[in-house]
Amino acid sequence: MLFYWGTKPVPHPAMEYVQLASGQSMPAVGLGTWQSHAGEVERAVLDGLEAGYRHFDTAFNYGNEQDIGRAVGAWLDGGRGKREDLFIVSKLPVFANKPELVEPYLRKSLARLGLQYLDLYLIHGPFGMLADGSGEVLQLSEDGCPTLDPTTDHAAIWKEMERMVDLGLVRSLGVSNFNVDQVRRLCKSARVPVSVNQVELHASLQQRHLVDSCRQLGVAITAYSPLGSPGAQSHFINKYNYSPDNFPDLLGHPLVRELSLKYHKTPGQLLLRFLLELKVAVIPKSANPTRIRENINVFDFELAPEEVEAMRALDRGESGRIFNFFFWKGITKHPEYPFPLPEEPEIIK
Ligand SMILES: NC(=O)C1=CN([C@@H]2O[C@H](COP(=O)(O)OP(=O)(O)OC[C@H]3O[C@@H](n4cnc5c(N)ncnc54)[C@H](OP(=O)(O)O)[C@@H]3O)[C@@H](O)[C@H]2O)C=CC1
Ligand SMILES: O=C1CO[C@H](CO)[C@@H](O)[C@@H]1O
Repeated sequence: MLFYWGTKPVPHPAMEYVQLASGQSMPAVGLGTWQSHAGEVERAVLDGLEAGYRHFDTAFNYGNEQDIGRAVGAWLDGGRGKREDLFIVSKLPVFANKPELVEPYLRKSLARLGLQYLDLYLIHGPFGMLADGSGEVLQLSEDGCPTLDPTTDHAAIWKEMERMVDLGLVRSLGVSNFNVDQVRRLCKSARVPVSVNQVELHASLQQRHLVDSCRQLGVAITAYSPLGSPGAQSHFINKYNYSPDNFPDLLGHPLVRELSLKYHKTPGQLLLRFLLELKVAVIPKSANPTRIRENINVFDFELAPEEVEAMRALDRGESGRIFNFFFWKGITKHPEYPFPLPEEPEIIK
């Protein structure tokens, strides 16, 4: 059995850890950085390090690796800790989902972060698309359609990711936004194990089948958008015209509020603790110093089994999903689009 859940005395005194199939330990609470912009993310990472975070999640397409690298570099140079104390995650962008692009994009991420190696490198999404001429962003038509690359071959990309491990450029490998079939298929051909599947997971989208199946395969789950991503909600509503009616208000949910009052915790802490009880890692994003500290101080209380059950009832299944990627028009036509399609696909107004 590859999966364990335990405690270690450093760095946050009560941090919980996930044992990965690779043999590495991943801190169960990490700092998310999507929408943490230049000018704020450097401070956020430093605040996170001071608060006891050692796990940081970024991606090529968040555009902030350089700023994160500056913060980490300053912390290391200042003698505050050692590289091996950190767990740094980045992701191969969906527009580089081709074997020959793995090494160049990994090297770009490393150069931006100023690191010799990553702790975990994820295939950001199971579907491949084309980049624009700059190679920095997705190629989009005027009406927002990406150019899909239907030839995406996970096993071939993975082989190249394994070579990156052999080269010492990354310690553990994983995927993101993969469904059970895709994870299972990849596990069959993988020489270096699939350590993590990073997926949208919060009280409104609990994905029990995915979590249980991945655990059986020895693949740990990292929950992204663990608070229900208020940031993504406003971004999708404003930029992509999503209907607000489809989004959960987890932080304002009466049960979340009731339980948080009972434990003298905030709704955010309650939502994170609920996910930790399910033995999944969480990577809440915050650029606010108070909330950064708040989100890691979730180890001094536990939910009773009946409270976990009550929280289970908040699961809205597929209708709780925020990241369906419909903002990339035509994405569902990609042969590796991972999610079940709703009967009425038109959830964008
Ligand atoms: N692999 C993938 O495809 C994806 C990965 N991710 C990763 O997961 C991370 C987390 O997901 P994300 O979508 O950002 O959503 P989260 O659920 O982490 O929500 C972040 C939002 O909640 C606010 N917030 C943070 N803490 C609290 C709190 N305690 N109480 C109230 N509000 C709070 C933040 O604002 P403020 O900063 O002002 O505190 C921000 O607006 C990302 O940052 C990214 O690293 C996310 C999406 C997709
Ligand atoms: O991590 C992510 C954050 O949101 C992006 C969309 O705007 C996605 O690229 C991605 O899945």
